[in-house]
Amino acid sequence: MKYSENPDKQYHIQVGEGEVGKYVILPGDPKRCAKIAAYFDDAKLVADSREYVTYTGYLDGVKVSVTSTGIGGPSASIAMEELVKCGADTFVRVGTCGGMQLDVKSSDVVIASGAIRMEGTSKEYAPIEFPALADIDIVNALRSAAKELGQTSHVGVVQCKDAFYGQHSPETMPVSYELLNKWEAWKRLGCLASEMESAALFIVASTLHVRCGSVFLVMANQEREKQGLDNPVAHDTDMAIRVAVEAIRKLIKEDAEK
Ligand SMILES: O=P(O)(O)O[C@H]1O[C@H](CO)[C@@H](O)[C@H]1O
Ligand SMILES: O=c1cc[nH]c(=O)[nH]1
Repeated sequence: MKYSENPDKQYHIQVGEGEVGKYVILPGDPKRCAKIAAYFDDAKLVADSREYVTYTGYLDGVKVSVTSTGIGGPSASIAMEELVKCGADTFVRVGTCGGMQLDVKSSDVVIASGAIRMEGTSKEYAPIEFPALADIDIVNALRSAAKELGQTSHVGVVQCKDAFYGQHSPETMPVSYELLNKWEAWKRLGCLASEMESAALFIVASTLHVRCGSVFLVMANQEREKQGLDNPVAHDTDMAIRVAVEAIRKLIKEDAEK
């Protein structure tokens, strides 16, 4: 990319070709990267640029990486575009989300089968009629990893948006009429949870013909709160990280057998 001072490195992530594995875990928070890299063998910090922190190491002898995306579709799409240029083709986002259905509780994990495109980035890639779908092999690998780890998981559609506070304080927004009505529709359609990056990542993955899936820690559930149900806030992302790491081990094995 012509903006990069070092022509061998991608402009935003400051990573070069071959410095990441084919398999990349994508957390939003840069501080989650070291925690994820701790599960790799021989992990090394590759780059720390803007919101993008990258480590590369090994799982079962295969090169794997973790790169943070920052918050929202714009920065997540940049991370995926530049990682693909460096040689990556399989992505697992590990994030946090807010539950929407009453049985999606704090500390559960949600695995996205698809994402509602209520954000801007994916619309600059694909017409809105095109669905944001997770890769089916990644969904299956995440689901069996969660089961093997004894972790309660829910598989289904998640909602993506650009405004975190549009989710949490919709009534304060000038467009409250739209936010509240759509939220009600997503709930009636069985949407499991709300987060911010998967729709953009799934659509960029379709555009670039690479694979992407997502797993999230449920931090809390505002619908349970509204009903006066038990709703503690969970912050520990370790189980979602372990589910992602085990899923990548499964994909590595499956890919080797193909
Ligand atoms: O915990 P991460 O991966 O950042 O994910 C969620 O948390 C952020 C909002 O607090 C958004 O990025 C949302 O998608
Ligand atoms: O409620 C939540 C929690 C995490 N991330 C979100 O986007 N929403």
